[in-house]
Amino acid sequence: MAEIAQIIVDVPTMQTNQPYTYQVPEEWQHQIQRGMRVTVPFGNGSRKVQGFVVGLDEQSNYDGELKKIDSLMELTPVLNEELLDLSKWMANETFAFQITCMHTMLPNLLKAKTTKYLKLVDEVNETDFDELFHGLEEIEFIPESMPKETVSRLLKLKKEQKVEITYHVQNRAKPKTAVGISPLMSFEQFEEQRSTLTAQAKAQNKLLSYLQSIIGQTIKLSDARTNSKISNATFTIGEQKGWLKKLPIEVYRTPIELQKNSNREKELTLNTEQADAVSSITDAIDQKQNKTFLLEGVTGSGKTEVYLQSIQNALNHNQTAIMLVPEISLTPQIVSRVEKRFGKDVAVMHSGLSNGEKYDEWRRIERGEAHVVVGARSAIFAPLKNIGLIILDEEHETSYKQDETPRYHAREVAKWRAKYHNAPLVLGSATPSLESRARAQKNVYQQLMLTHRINKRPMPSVSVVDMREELKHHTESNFSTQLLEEVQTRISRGEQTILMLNRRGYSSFIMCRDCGFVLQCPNCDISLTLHMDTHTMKCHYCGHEEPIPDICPNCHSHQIRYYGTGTQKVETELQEKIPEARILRMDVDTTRRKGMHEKILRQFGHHDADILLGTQMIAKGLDYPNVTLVGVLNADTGLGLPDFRASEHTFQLLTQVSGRAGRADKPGQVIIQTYNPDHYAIQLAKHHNFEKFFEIEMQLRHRGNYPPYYYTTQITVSHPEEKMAAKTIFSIGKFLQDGLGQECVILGPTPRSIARVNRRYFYQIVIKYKHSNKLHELLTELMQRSQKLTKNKIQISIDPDPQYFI
Ligand SMILES: Nc1ncnc2c1ncn2[C@@H]1O[C@H](COP(=O)(O)OP(=O)(O)OP(=O)(O)O)[C@@H](O)[C@H]1O
Ligand SMILES: [Zn+2]
Ligand SMILES: [Zn+2]
Repeated sequence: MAEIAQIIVDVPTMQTNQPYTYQVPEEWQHQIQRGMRVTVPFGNGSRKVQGFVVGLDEQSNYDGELKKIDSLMELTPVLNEELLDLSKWMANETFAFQITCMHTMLPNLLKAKTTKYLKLVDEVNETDFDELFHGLEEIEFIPESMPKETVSRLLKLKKEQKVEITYHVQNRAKPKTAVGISPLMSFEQFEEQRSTLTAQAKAQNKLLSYLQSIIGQTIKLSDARTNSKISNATFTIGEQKGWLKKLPIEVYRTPIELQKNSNREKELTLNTEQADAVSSITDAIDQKQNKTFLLEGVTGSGKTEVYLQSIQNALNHNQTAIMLVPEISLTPQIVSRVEKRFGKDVAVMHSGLSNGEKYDEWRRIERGEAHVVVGARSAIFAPLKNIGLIILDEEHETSYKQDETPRYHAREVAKWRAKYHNAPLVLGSATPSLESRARAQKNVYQQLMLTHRINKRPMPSVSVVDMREELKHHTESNFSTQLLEEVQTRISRGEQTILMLNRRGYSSFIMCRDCGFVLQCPNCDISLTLHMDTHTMKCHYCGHEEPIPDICPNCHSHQIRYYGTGTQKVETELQEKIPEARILRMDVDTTRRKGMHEKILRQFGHHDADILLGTQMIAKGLDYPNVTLVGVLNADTGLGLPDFRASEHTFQLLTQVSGRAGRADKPGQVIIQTYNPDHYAIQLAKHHNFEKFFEIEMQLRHRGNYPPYYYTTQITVSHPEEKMAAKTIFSIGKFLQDGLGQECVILGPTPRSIARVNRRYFYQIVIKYKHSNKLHELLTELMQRSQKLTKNKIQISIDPDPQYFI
């Protein structure tokens, strides 16, 4: 019984993490729950806003008149107790508002403008059927206009699981229906029908037996056909003879990956290292131990099998599991492996799904129909209960950090949830982040090692080609002589090659040869990038687009030329040099349409091409036995970036991409083209020596007082006028300096390296510290104050543990 509810309301520019107190209407006092979405009156007028119930009290300590909750948006909580607590923690950790965090956890469909329907899923008494449903199976649910007493009766039906709410985006995501069939006769009546058939009517005879076996059920026609091996035509005859009826049935919008793999795959026999890893993880599951493992396994060492068997062990305990993979659409192979192992028990969540599909998957998880969740970053919020294991594959990936508010890191959220459930967390990588590897060093994490490839296959041999030398011998080209020769050899042997163009810190632009003019974005301090597919120049920061000029806008010369290297240009050159090569290109341009990633990878898997040429997208997770050569066209474009993680990112990328070669019986070779052949990141990637890289990089970080020795937080201010942005960041700098004293090191303020983006100027401060409670307090205060400044067009962002510094 709750008379009073604490509610976090959603009021733009007036956010606060303090809940407001409201009166619960009498009719719902026994039924209201934490985590429900409501609408409440707010302010003086008749304005209604949304909110979440975060607390319930029996009695008011509050004198005076309280406003009443207006309506309940659903009949059940949308966030469970755990996720409510998590949202509070996350708001505090990431300097965000709790309401933003709660929204982040929900599928988009719940936030979009939708029409809600109430559907009967079980028998109800006649009074309810007539009065609430007006004799219909499904009615529109408009909670704001329903009497409170009616809603209370519906709450009761929902609790008894007799009604369901469904969401339809207006006129768009209608629930997907399929044709179903349902037998219309009793067992005896079907026998009677059989006696009327001639001996030749074998198919109809078969149909009768099949229908007898499904009496009382509705079966999807396509399933019925596969199961019974009876043709469509025969089902139609059955319909004409009155044996069965066809009717539409609702089906989940099953993501494409799931449909394809219905045959389950068996567990592999583990090697000793894998078995040791699985047994350590399983012990922790058995003992409900909240422990973090760092699974450090070289590329091709079989980390996935360790994950899968550990997940199986959690399922054996009737527990559930989450497995995160970076940007899942890029790694369809790993998703399909999980699905092949666990079938319908798997829910997939990633950005490639439509809102409807995402919602369906979310609902399957919430209802307890799926026990294993695979997904990208936001899948960490899956409403699973009783979690027994959480896994982060490629734990070093920066895409696990969200780069807009709330700026959470999935690894930290995973730690929180694993702790909540007393479950182990497994961080896996061939190239762990320095932060994680350093924690293993101090035994905060338990290190599990897979030191060699499956079946003791050798690591690929890596050669480094000095492109400065190359250029002395022939005209400018993206390909060294050695790389071209090796590609040709692969084609003649019927083997495949992966070529990567490192796009970080690199892009194609146009420059005038006469006056040096470079076409810039009118909104941002950055040059426009050439896109051949749309024949435009585009800004990668604000999206500005304009035609490719044929003459220099500055001096009107015709000597305007392309510089830099795009994947298209490389493809053209490669095709000229090796005319017989069958090339597949994978970059943002060729994968814009849904399903294209999967398609390209499938084609490559079928050996429809000799060469897969792509950007960073192709560096991770791919496991093709026929790939024996990997070429990196430009290893060092990322090294020059003004970011203390530049070497780490380069080392990780080179190791990951090299790891695609020689994963099966045939040995692999890697060719790295670079202008910095002696750089330690390149040399140690060549020798597959992560541990040595860790050692050297740690020394550098120590010397520079960088993570993992220090924590960092970045504060960015932007404004359309440079002066305002600068003034604000300086006053923030002073505010922090005064408050913090010697506790922290403050770097800056400085203009950001691309100072103007989207017509706004950016200034930043970086704070380095070891421990600081005071800093947290000051930043929370800054966050609260910052929303008042938005009126003056000032935007302030606070980014704890930023992944990039440019
Ligand atoms: N115990 C095993 N016996 C036989 N084959 C195995 C075993 N474990 C894994 N494999 C196979 O070895 C290959 C490499 O495994 P997997 O893709 O899991 O490596 P990985 O460690 O995740 O590598 P990467 O970090 O490069 O993605 C896969 O084809 C997998 O099916
Ligand atoms: Zn721009
Ligand atoms: Zn010019």
